[in-house]
Amino acid sequence: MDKLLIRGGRKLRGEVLISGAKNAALPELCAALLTDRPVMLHNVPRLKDVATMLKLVHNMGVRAERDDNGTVRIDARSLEVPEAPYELVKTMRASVLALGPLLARFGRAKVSLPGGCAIGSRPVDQHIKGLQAMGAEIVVEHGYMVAGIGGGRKRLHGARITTDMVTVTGTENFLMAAALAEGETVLENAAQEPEIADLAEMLIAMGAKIEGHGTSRIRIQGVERLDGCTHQVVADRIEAGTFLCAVAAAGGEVFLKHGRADHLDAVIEKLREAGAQVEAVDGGIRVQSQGRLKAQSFRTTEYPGFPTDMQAQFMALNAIAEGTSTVTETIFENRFMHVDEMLRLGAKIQTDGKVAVIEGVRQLSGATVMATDLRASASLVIAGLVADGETLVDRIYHLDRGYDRMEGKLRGIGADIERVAGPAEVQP
Ligand SMILES: CC(=O)N[C@H]1[C@@H](OP(=O)(O)OP(=O)(O)OC[C@H]2O[C@@H](n3ccc(=O)[nH]c3=O)[C@H](O)[C@@H]2O)O[C@H](CO)[C@@H](O)[C@@H]1O
Ligand SMILES: C=C(OP(=O)(O)O)C(=O)O
Repeated sequence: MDKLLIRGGRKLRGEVLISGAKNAALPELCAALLTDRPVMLHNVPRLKDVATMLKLVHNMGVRAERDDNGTVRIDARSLEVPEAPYELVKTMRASVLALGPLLARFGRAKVSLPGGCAIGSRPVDQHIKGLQAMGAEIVVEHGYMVAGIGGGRKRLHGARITTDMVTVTGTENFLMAAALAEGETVLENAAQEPEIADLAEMLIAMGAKIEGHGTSRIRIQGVERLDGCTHQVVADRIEAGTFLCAVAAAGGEVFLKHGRADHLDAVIEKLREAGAQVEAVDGGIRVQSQGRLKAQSFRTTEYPGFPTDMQAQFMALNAIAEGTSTVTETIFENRFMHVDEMLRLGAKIQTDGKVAVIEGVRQLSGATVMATDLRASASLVIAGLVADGETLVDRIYHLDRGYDRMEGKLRGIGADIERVAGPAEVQP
């Protein structure tokens, strides 16, 4: 099993290229299932989750090829089996995004319930409720959502859908299903994440009629068929935010090429308050940091608030900053798994339910730590970059799910980090 070996204490300098967003590329690969025409997606990141999604669509009989420049060509004309089996779905939450498109185009779908994930229980009740409002009949049996369309109809119909909470993949499933449904769908309480707007832009390029994406009310007029399209996946704001935190913590000056500052307002504001200099410049984001930063308290909320996907990385920064901070996680009930590992590095953190109190220490000390989920892995890498001596981050398959060649990018800006295979040990 691969691990990352980091020798801390290096400043970061230079330029790093921000890849396409995982959380946009995954729904967009599913959106390609809505049409029998070819779809070209550019700027698709090289990630394990993308590979899993490509396997999932291959398994349905879809032709999908990617080239070395990050372009994926998908042709779902040959889709024969509108099913997503457990073996593939269990490793990736986003496979639930196959449900809406398959149901809308074929009138039937069988998608495994996504497996439990380390960050919380993550039910899909809202997805099911919303699609039922559009005329779907869905039963859950033997671990699968088995879906069809009721009343002898061939197409889903429009509906007004108000979810109990804001759900990102729920909104995406409804958007894709509504694009091919009969009549108008109105999504109230819709998620406003930039990845939703990016998906909507792709659907519009395919001929969908959508208004209000990027706001909490989205209106969709269903059309009978969608065409192919060419679309560029939006830059990954969470990858950019992770590098911002890494530079802020380690010190130095880095240009994040293609980073979108306008998608990271809440994170950038906190970084500035902490004392880092962050500015939006032509074609990216420039970040500069020196000296010890000031700890910042924050709560995670839906976009445009502070993203839960940046909570762990910012906590690594708080762990070595001056002062005591409070971090409140409001989205997932079990997203402090990195805390115990940070304690092994010498951090002082106490948790009580959704709240973590972090007392900044001057120096972390390298140790062997274990990644428990995607962003927890990233936070441990940041902690390793600033820790004294060597840090070995184990179980980085979590990291590979959602970061495009992270250690290569970090090495490119001066970090001392390498991937080691097998049972490597930290040198005493
Ligand atoms: C592939 C993808 O885009 N993943 C992102 C997406 O996950 P995902 O779309 O799974 O997260 P949601 O926005 O749906 O979850 C928000 C909250 O609603 C709850 N909920 C959601 C749906 C449902 O049917 N029932 C229910 O109770 C969840 O358990 C969670 O507490 O948004 C999360 C919140 O920004 C991010 O952390 C993930 O990176
Ligand atoms: C939680 C995340 O992803 P997923 O929803 O794919 O598990 C994430 O990207 O931080």
